[in-house]
Amino acid sequence: MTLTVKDLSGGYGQLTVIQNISFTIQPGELTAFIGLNGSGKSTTINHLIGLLAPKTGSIVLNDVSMVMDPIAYKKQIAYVPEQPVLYEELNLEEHIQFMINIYQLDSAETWEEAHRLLKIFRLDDKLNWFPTHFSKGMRQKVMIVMAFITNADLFIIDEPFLGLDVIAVNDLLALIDEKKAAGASFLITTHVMSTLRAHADKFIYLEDGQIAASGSMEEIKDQVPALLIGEADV
Ligand SMILES: Nc1ncnc2c1ncn2[C@@H]1O[C@H](COP(=O)(O)OP(=O)(O)OP(=O)(O)O)[C@@H](O)[C@H]1O
Repeated sequence: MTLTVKDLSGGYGQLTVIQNISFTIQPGELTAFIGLNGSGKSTTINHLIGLLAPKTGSIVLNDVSMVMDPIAYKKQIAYVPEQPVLYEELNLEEHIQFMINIYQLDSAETWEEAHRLLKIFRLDDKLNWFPTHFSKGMRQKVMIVMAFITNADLFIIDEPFLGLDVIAVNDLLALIDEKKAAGASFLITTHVMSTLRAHADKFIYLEDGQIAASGSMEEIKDQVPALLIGEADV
């Protein structure tokens, strides 16, 4: 899969927040999306997942865009937002089934994978639990499992590490590496670069809605504040 973002400008209503954003993500590549609060990371993601329409420019994933075929485009993407979004009236089992339905996944195969992932995150005995009983970290893990059972080509994860215990962070990194090896791509935003750094192939540094630096760590490290790339401890 290849994601190609070309000259993307966008924002909310009349307000333009991001400008002239261009980048590509190749199959099996993990791109870390970094920048200070308010630099435009979530706004860019909102465009990538089709929540906002570009003011100018284009977003194409595997030769498909939102404009050409919104359903086909969205089925290629799994998104884990920073704040878990769960349905209070559905239990854990029904959340998994919901994903199987909307992504039109093979039920037996996907349930097998769901059980494996739920076990990793110690949720396998909680299939009849409702979101109200979950802790913040558990909610985050449910969102991760729901994304990782899909066969999406591109995984977009907003700040995955906050709220997860250290074992869960390690397990998530292992799952990311597994998906990467199978050819999936990742765009991950984080303020905890020390955790992600070793797993990232490429970095995009946003400043005031524009890409101020992009490339390998070697290529960007002189252009990005040291604290942002885990070069120095806070
Ligand atoms: N719904 C919205 N309506 C109007 N402006 C918004 C909205 N959401 C964000 N913004 C503005 O867009 C700019 C970029 O915000 P964005 O959330 O994309 O930043 P971010 O890089 O994701 O920040 P953070 O690291 O804090 O998550 C900010 O100036 C913000 O005030």
